Amino acid sequence: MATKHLIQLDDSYIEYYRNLLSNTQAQALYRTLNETLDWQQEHIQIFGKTIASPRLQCFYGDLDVAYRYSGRTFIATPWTDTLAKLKHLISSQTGYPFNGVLCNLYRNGQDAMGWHSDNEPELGQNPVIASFSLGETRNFSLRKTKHTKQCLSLPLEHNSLLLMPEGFQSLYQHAVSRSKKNNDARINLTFRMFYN
Ligand SMILES: O=C(O)CCC(=O)C(=O)O
Ligand SMILES: [Fe+2]
Repeated sequence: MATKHLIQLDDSYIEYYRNLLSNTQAQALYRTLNETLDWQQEHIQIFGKTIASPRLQCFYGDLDVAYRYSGRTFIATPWTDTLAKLKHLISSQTGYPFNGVLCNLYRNGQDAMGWHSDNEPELGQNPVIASFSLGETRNFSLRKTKHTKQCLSLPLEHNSLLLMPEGFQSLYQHAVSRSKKNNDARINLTFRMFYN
């Protein structure tokens, strides 16, 4: 059974659920997602240069769901059975609907995600994002928007779910920084609602 923890922040909060699935289910799911999702190496433009994104990615969702970021448009691949089931579970656990999921594979401790808010227009005024993690534990860092000082670092464990509520994206930025440890791979799935 999942255990829910409320993490209070200055002017928002996050919900953190541990053990969303049984150990056996989580192990099997990690293997299935690792082996069957269509992991891609994307490239991003930074200061006019094209560089390989420091992780693998793919995007699944309802028909016609599209996501524009880093100057590119990604069209959702139809849900796999496994992802559709997980989406239903996460919707019933959190009480929110989702129509797409952005999947990230951090191959090792060198893979990362820089500071950002998930505030693209197609996510609507007040996005609610549910972020499910499998595999290696990595630290999820938080800071207030327009500040440089980190205010929280939360280890996101295997088989955990983090919910970023309404209002959170405009007040806070988040990141998964590089780790000095020789980390194993980690899969993170961010379930979102798109208004295309
Ligand atoms: O990997 C994570 O925990 C965060 C992923 C994330 O922030 C994103 O996909 O926007
Ligand atoms: Fe994010």
